[in-house]
Amino acid sequence: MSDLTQQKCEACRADAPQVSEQELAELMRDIPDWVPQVRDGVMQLEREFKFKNFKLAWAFSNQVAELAEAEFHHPSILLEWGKVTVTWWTHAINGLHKNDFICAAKTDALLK
Ligand SMILES: C[C@H](O)[C@H](O)[C@H]1CNC2=NC(N)=NC(=O)C2=N1
Repeated sequence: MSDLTQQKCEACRADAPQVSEQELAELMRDIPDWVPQVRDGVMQLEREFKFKNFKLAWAFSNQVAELAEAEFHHPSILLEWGKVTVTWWTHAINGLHKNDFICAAKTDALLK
């Protein structure tokens, strides 16, 4: 388990820096199942989680929502039959902050 799961998100400030390319490369090592991608000019972290049915996917979505509230940092959660797509980015800076990596690692930890 990466130490990211032991960390807490900090308050999202508009003047906070986005992660650098070097930080991105280092942090991605802790969340290898996630894909960094740019959508509408905004760098995001995305991962698809597969489940046997809708009910299990729905339950996982609720766990992610609980995590988001606990960290006061919120993802996009797409709930489909047998699949949940979670996307993390920081609205305040239109890009990736350390918070997004902490939350991605904590999202993975929900499956442990
Ligand atoms: C109003 C603003 O959205 C809130 O202060 C918090 C809540 N959750 C958040 N979640 C994410 N992903 N980014 C934010 O900038 C953010 N800001």
